[in-house]
Amino acid sequence: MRLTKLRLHDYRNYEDLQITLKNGIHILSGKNAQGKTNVLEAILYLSTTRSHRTACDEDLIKEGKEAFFIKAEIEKTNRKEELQISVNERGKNLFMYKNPVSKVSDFIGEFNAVMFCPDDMMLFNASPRVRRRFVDMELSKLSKTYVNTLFVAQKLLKERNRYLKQEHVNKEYLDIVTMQLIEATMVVMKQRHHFLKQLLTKCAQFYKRLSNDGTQIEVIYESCVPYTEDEQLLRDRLTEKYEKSRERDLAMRVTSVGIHKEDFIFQINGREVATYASQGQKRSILLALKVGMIYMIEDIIHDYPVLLLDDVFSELDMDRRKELLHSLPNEVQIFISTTDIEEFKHLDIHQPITIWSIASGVMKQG
Ligand SMILES: Nc1ncnc2c1ncn2[C@@H]1O[C@H](COP(=O)(O)OP(=O)(O)OP(=O)(O)O)[C@@H](O)[C@H]1O
Repeated sequence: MRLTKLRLHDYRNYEDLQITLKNGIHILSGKNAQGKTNVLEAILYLSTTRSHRTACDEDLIKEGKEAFFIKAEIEKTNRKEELQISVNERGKNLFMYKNPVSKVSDFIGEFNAVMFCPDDMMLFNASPRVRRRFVDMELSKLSKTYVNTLFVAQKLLKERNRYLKQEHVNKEYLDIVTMQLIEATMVVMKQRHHFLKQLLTKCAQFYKRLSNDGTQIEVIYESCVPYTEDEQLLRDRLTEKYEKSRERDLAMRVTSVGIHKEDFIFQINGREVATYASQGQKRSILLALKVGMIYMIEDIIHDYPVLLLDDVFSELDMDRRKELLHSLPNEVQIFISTTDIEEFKHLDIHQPITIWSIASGVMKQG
């Protein structure tokens, strides 16, 4: 799929940007703090309905304004689509072909983008919450069931926690909420398990091209109970786990077990990436994970997502830059932000290139 038109109205430092986009590679060049990331953020926002930089949508509204909208025309293998997201102080509204979309899960996946940005480098060393967010964001692009079930599980978890804080806890009601939470947890665990397995296979294929030294990348899924394909056994394990933690949860007035506590530990040759890998290796693993995501999306929806490279291209050495651009099929539309247009010389790029210059929230071709 590719983005053919983009409009940003009162979004960040853009008043009313309206651009038409070809396929191939788009280089967004400009000095610091001019609005390059803002454009990439807006494109990703269309894919995930969330910013990768802030949890607060109001931060995205242009200073002094009360609302913003992002409008886009998408071209897919067999059709064109129009998407819009509008945000004001009352909340967010999603539109597809000008019709309102009430469920986020109906909107996510209509347009897919994969981003690689400097903050991704924190993935390995940051808290488990960051890795869960990575898995949740990426997996949401692939599975509406995941989006819906995760939403249900998070609601049930909130409900359980709210209930645990009450003065008199009705244990029967607590058991009912726990049972429902276990059912949602099972679906989330299954999806997380399969996603990580497939992503790692794709990631390893690309990593081999980057470093042909036999390095093995693995990810350990630290789930709340050992994962099994046997549904009844998984249910039994979770039931036992929740029963064991019940007294502690009642005393602490919070749920101590569940998908909100899980972690995903990345390893390189059996050692933790966080403490063992060099910065260059971490960058290569991340790049391979992102490329892996591109191929996973293509496997599932038979269309490539858009790739967004924010401030990371310059961090890759020449071999990795070439490997990345030469290994991706021409159908993949790529947006790259840079402060130095020179770094694209000598790359021998096969895809058509469009160069944009960005200054103070104005984006112009050439
Ligand atoms: N809500 C907002 N309203 C107006 N301007 C904003 C808003 N949010 C951010 N900005 C401005 O956007 C600019 C930052 O843009 P952006 O992050 O896209 O920079 P960039 O060109 O990617 O820079 P760098 O090369 O340093 O990463 C800053 O000047 C910032 O003040």
